[in-house]
Amino acid sequence: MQDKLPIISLKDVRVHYTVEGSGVKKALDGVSLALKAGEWLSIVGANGSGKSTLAGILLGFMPLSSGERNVPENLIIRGVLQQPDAQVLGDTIEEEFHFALSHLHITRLEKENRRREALQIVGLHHPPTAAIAQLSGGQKQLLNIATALAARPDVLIMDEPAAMLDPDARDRLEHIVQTVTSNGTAVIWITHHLEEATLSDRIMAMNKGRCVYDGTPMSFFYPLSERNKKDLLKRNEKHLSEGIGTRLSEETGAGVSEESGTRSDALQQKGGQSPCEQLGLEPPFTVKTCLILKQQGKLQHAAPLRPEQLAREVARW
Ligand SMILES: Nc1ncnc2c1ncn2[C@@H]1O[C@H](COP(=O)(O)OP(=O)(O)OP(=O)(O)O)[C@@H](O)[C@H]1O
Repeated sequence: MQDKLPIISLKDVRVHYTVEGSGVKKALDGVSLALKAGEWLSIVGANGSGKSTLAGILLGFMPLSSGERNVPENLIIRGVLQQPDAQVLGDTIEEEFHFALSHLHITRLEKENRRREALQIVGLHHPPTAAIAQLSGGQKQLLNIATALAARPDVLIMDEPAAMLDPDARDRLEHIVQTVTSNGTAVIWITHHLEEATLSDRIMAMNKGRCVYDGTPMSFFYPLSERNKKDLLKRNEKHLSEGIGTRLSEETGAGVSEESGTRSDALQQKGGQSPCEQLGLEPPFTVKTCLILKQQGKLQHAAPLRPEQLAREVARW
């Protein structure tokens, strides 16, 4: 497993469609991205902003109109799609794992062990012979996640993986992602529900096919104070010296694409609004609550992202 250097990168990628009657549709319009081992990247944005297209490009099943996709030949990339049924090939759980692991050069016993382990990790307690048609939408999604995990991927790309999961299963998935990223798997998690992005290392926000923000969750959800900005820029310089990440803008602390030479943070920190607010996206409940408290002059130096962090800040205050 390579460390620190990007394991997968995109350079100025464009995906354009010619739509009869309305000209060219730019699903992706010059997107650059570098992902390193063990990184957890959330991709967020409104409907139609290009998130799924980006996932399709990273997974390698969509053609590029222009730009570069750089992926080492032996990298194992797995995807979990938005609609679980679109991904299922087998009739039974056993068969599904058979298809998912068939190309790996591992013994039958190893495949069985991986199947058992993956089902246990996602909390699916059905026998291998269980018919997939009998599973609920959420269970099918867990099965897709399990088959992806069983391949021990270097990169795991999930498009709205929690859409059909109940809160317990979603928490479990967050915990699974924390574990696999700490073991070196890079995870890309695409979501509309920004609560799900609060644990990630980095958020990339899409708008009309372009990356308009690339930076930390904290600076995505909260307007940056001068002090936060300095800390962010210092950390970013360290990342750049290690060959990872994107150069951050001096003004905003959000990402600037070096490859294309253009600012990828079309968002300026105007009027004390966070990038999330400027994009018109719904911030997590914790962030909304804290912003209201800040308006009332409370919790001025806090920037909680998770409910437990907010509870701690409130208790301290
Ligand atoms: N095959 C296609 N032909 C024409 N336009 C397309 C095609 N596929 C995607 N698009 C357009 O490209 C844009 C980006 O689509 P994409 O599905 O990547 O967005 P998204 O952010 O994933 O949206 P959602 O959150 O609704 O899933 C949209 O405007 C979509 O209509």
